[in-house]
Formats: sequence, C-alpha cells, structure tokens
Amino acid sequence: MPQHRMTADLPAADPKNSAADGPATGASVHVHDVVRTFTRDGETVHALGPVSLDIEPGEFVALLGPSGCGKSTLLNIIGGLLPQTSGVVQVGGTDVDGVPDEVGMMFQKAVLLAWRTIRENVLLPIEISRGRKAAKAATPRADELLDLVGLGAFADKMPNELSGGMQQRAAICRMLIQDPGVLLLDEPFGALDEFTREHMNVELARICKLTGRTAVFVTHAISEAVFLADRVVVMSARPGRIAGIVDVDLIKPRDPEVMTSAPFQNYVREARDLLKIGYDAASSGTEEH
Ligand SMILES: Nc1ncnc2c1ncn2[C@@H]1O[C@H](COP(=O)(O)OP(=O)(O)OP(=O)(O)O)[C@@H](O)[C@H]1O
Repeated sequence: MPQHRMTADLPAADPKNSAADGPATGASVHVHDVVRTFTRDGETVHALGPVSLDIEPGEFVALLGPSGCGKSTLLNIIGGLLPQTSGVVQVGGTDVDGVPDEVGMMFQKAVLLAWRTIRENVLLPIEISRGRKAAKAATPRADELLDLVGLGAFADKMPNELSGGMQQRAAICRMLIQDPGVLLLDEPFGALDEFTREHMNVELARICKLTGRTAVFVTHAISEAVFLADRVVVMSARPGRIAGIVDVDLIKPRDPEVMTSAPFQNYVREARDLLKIGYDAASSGTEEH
C-alpha cells in the first residue's frame, strides 16, 4: 500500500444510526426454472439450471458453489445484466427486463472513477439516472452513508488515497445511494486481506440488518457464507443447479467469534457435504456441456 494512503477504523455498530434507511423492507426475488446457455466456439455451453429459488424480503442468501458453476450468471440474470435463456425472474413481483430500480450491485473490484472524489463516486448512479441537480441534492445523503461506513472524513479524497477496504466501503455507499431493496454482491470482498474481509462482512451484515434489505451474496468460501446468511444455497458444478440449502439459525448480529462455535461448525459441515454431493454428481458424468 502506498504510504500516502489512509486507513480508517470502522465505526462501532450504532443501532440508532439510521443513515442508510431506505425502503422499510427489502424486495422479494423469484427465480423459477431459470436456464442459461452460452455459445462458445460454435458449441452450446449449458452454464446454469434449471434453478428455482424464492427469496423473502429482508432475507440474506449466500450462493455458494465451485468455480464456474454459474453463480455470477445467476446473479447477473437477477440483476438484469444478462437475460435468461428460459424461465422466469422477478424482483419485487415484477418481471426483470433490464436492471430493476430496486437492485444495487457490487463486484469484487470497487471500480471507482479515479478523477472523482469519493463523494462524487458515491453520487454517480444518481447523476447518471437523474442528472447533476438531483445528484447535488443527494449530497447530504451521500455524506450520511459515508459516515455510516466510517468514511465521513474521506468524502473529498480521491480513490487512490484510500486503501482497498476503504474503496470497497465507498462502493457499498454507491450501491446504497439509490435505496435499492435488493443488494446483489458478487464476491465483493474477495480481493481483500482476510482481516479486512472479516471486518467488511461484519459491516455488510450490520447494514443489511439495520435497513432490512434483501441480499444475495456470491462466494466460494463456506465459512463466509454461513457467517453472513440466513440461507446458504449450495450449487453443484456446471451446469449449476441447487444441490441443497442450509438454513442457518444463528442469532444476528453475529460476532466473528461465532465461527468457533459447534453450531457454526455443524452448518459448515452441512454445506461442505452438499458441495461434495454436487462435485460427485458432476464427476460421475452427469455434467452437461
Ligand atoms: N459470456 C459467456 N460466454 C460463454 N461462456 C460463459 C459466458 N459467461 C459465463 N460462461 C460460462 O458459464 C459458466 C458459469 O460461469 P460463471 O461465471 O457464472 O460461474 P461462477 O460460478 O460465477 O464462477 P467463479 O466462481 O469462478 O466466478 C462457466 O463455465 C463460464 O465459462
């Protein structure tokens, strides 16, 4: 990390802090018999499905599965970035056709614009969708969100002055600025060191609990999935299907200490067994192309 970069501690959880209050609850997600194929070198690649999944408003779902099983494909279909080949996808009860207003997305890289300040980056989605005037009017809200993730003092800094974890926190604010009911997160902290990643997961869980938003979180990491989720949806190797679902009945908010507990380890084992079933099914010849 260059020396001029700054770091900031996350603020302690404050139940009274309502800066990220958006809709009272998150939106539902409905996925029914969704299939996605791609054409590669003239051949059809069966990447996903059929997959069916219903996610309740305010629920936190982790999509867990081996590399290439179609997790990102499913997330991008829910987020309207990629059309399904067949099947039905609804967010908030409405068919997905393009990126729904209710959806906010976050990826492994924060991809902040280098020539805009942190605050201006957070305001970018509003500027794109509703213009500069609306973005200016939303400045107090951007500052509230930056406060919420401990970046209040960094609003006027440029992205290259912040550490990777701080840039991801700014990306969380950018995702929340339009008050989306559903957060779609594709390995958002995968590029961060383990300690920062753990902090970010605690922070994300806190924001989701505080605001009641629905979240769909893609990960390869079993313990991360169990730590964050109400339900861990385990996918089999390509073509990705649901191998099974683990209901995680651990009180929230969760402290990282919970990871050493016996119930947590049991959930991890359950998810690992389901992953193994998915691998075995794929390697025994049921995998399609
Ligand atoms: N645009 C595309 N064209 C052709 N094949 C694709 C395309 N996008 C994805 N695929 C294939 O679909 C399958 C699923 O890809 P996807 O990225 O959704 O998997 P994933 O589970 O998210 O993987 P990872 O965990 O490694 O990111 C892979 O075999 C991938 O190569």
